[in-house]
Amino acid sequence: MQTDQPYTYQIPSELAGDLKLGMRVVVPFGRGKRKVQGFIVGFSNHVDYDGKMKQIDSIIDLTPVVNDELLKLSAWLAQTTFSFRISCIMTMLPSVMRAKATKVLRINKAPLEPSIAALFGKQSELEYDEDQFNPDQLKAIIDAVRTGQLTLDYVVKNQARAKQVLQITPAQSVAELKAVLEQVAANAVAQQKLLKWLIEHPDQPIEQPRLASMLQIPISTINTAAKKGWVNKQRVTVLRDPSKHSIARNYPLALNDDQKQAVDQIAASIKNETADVYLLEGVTGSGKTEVYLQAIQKALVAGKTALMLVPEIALTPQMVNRVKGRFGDMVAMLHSGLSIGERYDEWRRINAGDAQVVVGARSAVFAPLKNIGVIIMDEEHDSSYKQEDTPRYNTREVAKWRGAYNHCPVVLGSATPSLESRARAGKDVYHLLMMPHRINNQSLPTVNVVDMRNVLINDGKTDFSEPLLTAIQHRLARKEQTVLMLNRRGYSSFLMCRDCGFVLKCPNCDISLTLHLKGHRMQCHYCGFEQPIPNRCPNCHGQRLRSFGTGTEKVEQQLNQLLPNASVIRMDVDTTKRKGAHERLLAQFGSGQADILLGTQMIAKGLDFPNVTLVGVLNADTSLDLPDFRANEKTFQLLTQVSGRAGRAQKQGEVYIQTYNPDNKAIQLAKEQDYEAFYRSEMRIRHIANYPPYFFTVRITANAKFENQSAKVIYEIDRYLRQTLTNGDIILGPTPSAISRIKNKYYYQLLIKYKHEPKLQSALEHVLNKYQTAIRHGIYISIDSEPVSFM
Ligand SMILES: Nc1ncnc2c1ncn2[C@@H]1O[C@H](COP(=O)(O)OP(=O)(O)OP(=O)(O)O)[C@@H](O)[C@H]1O
Ligand SMILES: [Zn+2]
Ligand SMILES: [Zn+2]
Repeated sequence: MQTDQPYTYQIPSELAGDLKLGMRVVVPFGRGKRKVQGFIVGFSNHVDYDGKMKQIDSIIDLTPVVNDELLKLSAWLAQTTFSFRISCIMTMLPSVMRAKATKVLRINKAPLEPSIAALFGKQSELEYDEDQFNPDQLKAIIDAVRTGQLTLDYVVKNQARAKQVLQITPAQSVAELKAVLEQVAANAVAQQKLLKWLIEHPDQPIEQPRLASMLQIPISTINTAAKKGWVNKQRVTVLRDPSKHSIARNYPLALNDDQKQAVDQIAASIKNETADVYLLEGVTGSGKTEVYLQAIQKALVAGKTALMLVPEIALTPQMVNRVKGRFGDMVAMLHSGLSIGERYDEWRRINAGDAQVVVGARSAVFAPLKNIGVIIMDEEHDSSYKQEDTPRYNTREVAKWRGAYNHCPVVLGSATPSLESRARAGKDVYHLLMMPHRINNQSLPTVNVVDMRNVLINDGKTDFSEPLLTAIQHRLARKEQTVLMLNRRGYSSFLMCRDCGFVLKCPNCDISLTLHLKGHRMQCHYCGFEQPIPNRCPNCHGQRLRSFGTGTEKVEQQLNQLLPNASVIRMDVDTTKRKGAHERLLAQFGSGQADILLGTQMIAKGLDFPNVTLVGVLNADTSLDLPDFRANEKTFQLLTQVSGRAGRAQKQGEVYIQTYNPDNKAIQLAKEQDYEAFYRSEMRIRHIANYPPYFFTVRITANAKFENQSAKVIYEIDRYLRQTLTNGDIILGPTPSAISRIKNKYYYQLLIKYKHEPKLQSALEHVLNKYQTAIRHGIYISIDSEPVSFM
């Protein structure tokens, strides 16, 4: 059984005075010889424990890895997200420090104390293993780290600054190679390909993986060639792609009146050190980013640091460039696009105080910045700010906690704030800052809703309505650019047998497989399961299998047929898997190398391309159909955000939204791009239906290998809660989750809606503790406070 409480250990006399809060140590735990990792979370001069106290074994980090603020934050986080404190602390650390990593001691400043110098001998580095030194040596090492003579670093695999590759060069002359070619067996196609290439490129060294993929030959062919003496292999060092570091410098812009108002108010809070929360509600293209940058500037001038959060940062390289271009080397970045090594490097810079501005996605909210002057959260409504795994925290709440701790303002910015935030601003809990106009008073784009029920879509052959297609053709003629969004990747959403109605489903999940033309695969988007596209129906063996629904791959194909002269960049999970692909595709589009950017919702936010004058949404209904009380809100946000990509500079923008629900309120109001009207309308619905922000919500999910297990547990919990909680609370469910089976686990859930519930915390803690034991039987319970996704 897992436990969630601090344990008391005796400090060995040799280590007295060397242990600090936030250091990790190795301690014996339970009976037997088991050793576990622990964090030092407090000191005490006495204990109430009668038995024989165990001693701390050894120190993992020689300096604290979590500071005082983050330790306190972890306690709050554990309580509010119903998770173990240790997993909260772990979440705050870079991933390299979470696993058991190799560590090295490096000599920083000589001379060393003789006893340590002896350990190093002639080397400048020494592997550090907790168990390897005696207490005296350990003490000496800790002292040397404290005085800066030694440093302790985590070794990241593949972290080598310089990348090494195998390079292939011909080992024989062209004439010799030609002779060899004559003699190889006629069926040795790969060898022939290789030899021909070598003959045609006698002076061109090439990296082995590139050669293999270019010629489509296996590496084994190259190995054979090396053995036979046709080629030489050589390890050479190449520099990492430096392109990402050529960021142009930019300078503060003269603010317009709305921007100035906003910056002035935030600046006052920075100066007065008040933990105010601002909601910056500015329409798309109103210049929110400039407000953020100048607010950060104010914090830096006051001698403080700044934290700027953006949704999944890899998605907004433009934003990163703006911040790095403004503040240069003061900026550290933390996001999923970085390798583990790069992340660790950035974390260290922040921890050491060498970076004053941190830009990052969700987990950057735990950046070990000290003395924060302002916290910014761009696109505060974005659902990527909610962590969907334990600890299930909401970045916004963590940001507010840190704002309060650091006595600094938090700025939540969006064109389409979450209803929760807007409602708080309405009650003056947050300060509302409005920027209702675009920069230079450019008007918002004109939005046209295309009713797809009436449109004869080219005999149903394509997904483009006549008006949208014509609009794209006009852009092509005028050399302007188009952004097209379809929130579905792959070729088509499912494959169905026309004879028996069979739909091909994932064997592990309760969801249909998506057809991907590339690689000719059927793919599960939940567990990654793949199989070839079948020729016959697995059920009736009929041959009339047809695919339904449209994904980005199919639209790309349609565009190539409809507009053969247009160049299209497709951006979705499948085309952006490789590191840096995202940035590269956007840079290509930005520099005008393509007419059309086609993508999933990853293209909806933050992009600022002046030549984009048309936005098309191919199917606005995908997010309306979700089993989620926020379906309207999400649809409105997505449509407004993507519409906002059009007409951001001199030229007027235009938008076409194709839908089968033209009368839906969210779509109608997205047409007007009227957030305030949407807010009022949606709040009425939430009020009637008792949903947030009028009620708080907690979701409890049970999953298990067998359906009856998860059902049984969730009903037990349901019964307990109904007995324990107050009458005013509403419990919805239990029901199977929207996708009832994922990766061979069955999911059941219930939702608690409450206004004020003093017994909730203890009731949920009881649930957590009681059912945590069940882990052993393969049943898992999760508690999600204020859930944002209901799948
Ligand atoms: N004061 C200013 N003077 C001139 N140009 C400005 C000013 N402020 C911002 N801009 C420019 O206006 C454009 C839009 O600004 P920005 O991208 O910050 O908008 P935004 O409010 O973040 O929009 P979105 O929510 O759509 O991302 C940018 O190209 C920016 O450089
Ligand atoms: Zn069939
Ligand atoms: Zn699956």
